[in-house]
Amino acid sequence: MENIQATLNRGPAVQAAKPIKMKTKDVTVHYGAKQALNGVTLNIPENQVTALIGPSGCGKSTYLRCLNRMNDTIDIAKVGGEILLDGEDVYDPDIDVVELRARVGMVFQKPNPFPKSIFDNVAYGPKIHGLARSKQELDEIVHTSLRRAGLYKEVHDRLDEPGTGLSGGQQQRLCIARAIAVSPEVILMDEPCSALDPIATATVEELIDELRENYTIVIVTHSMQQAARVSQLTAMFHLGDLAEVGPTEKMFSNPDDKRTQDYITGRFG
Ligand SMILES: Nc1ncnc2c1ncn2[C@@H]1O[C@H](COP(=O)(O)OP(=O)(O)OP(=O)(O)O)[C@@H](O)[C@H]1O
Repeated sequence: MENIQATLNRGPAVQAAKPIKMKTKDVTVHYGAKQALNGVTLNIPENQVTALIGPSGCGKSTYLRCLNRMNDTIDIAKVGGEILLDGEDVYDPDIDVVELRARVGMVFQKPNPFPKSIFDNVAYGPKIHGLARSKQELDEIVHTSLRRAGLYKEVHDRLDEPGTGLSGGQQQRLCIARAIAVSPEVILMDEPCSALDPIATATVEELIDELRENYTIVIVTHSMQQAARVSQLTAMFHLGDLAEVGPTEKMFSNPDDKRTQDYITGRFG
């Protein structure tokens, strides 16, 4: 096994090699009078998987939802600070939020296919965004998205059947195909495997690893093993603060912050 010093030496170089896709600075979120994020500054590197970890209620999902303005859908949520996507202010009042959410897509905890066919689940986004000029182009987008989501082989002969008839793991890959179909740049995943069995989880984790070649991924996970397996960068949240961020191998072998140390050794959370 690689010794810790070698990992430490390698970590920052790996990070420095990747450009920053999203910059977030002093991000705060209030739900009414309650402050859920206290000023989080974190850079999300391109074509990497960034894992957000930390005990329940520490603000991981709240932070994730800031990245594509999903918090806009919560009336009492108020977001402050700066969030940039390729240097562009995500919270600029002139930004088209529907377009933003196509660029920064989201996969939720529970697979949530539409009550439509497998084909229509994936075709829906490209249709509303006008991404296909013909039926042939639409077919191509749907097939490519299903292939990239590692689902095509299993469903190619039953695209007309309901998406809700698939297994949980297949449904989650269908939701990933649906997110991919609108050509996102960033994919946010909020505990995408928590409703899946270990075999389906392993399949989705392998998929996440493949997807980073083309997409920037941010994943919230409660599983340390999952964070260690799929991510290159890990951000540890605690009580609304970013406790520590660093290369995943370092975070799990030699964290600087006592809160990270306590969390990964199971002392709280
Ligand atoms: N819609 C909401 N309205 C009011 N408070 C909320 C809302 N969503 C989250 N909160 C509060 O904000 C804080 C952070 O919650 P958040 O869901 O972001 O944490 P988390 O780290 O993702 O937790 P978990 O791991 O349990 O999912 C918590 O105290 C939570 O109760």
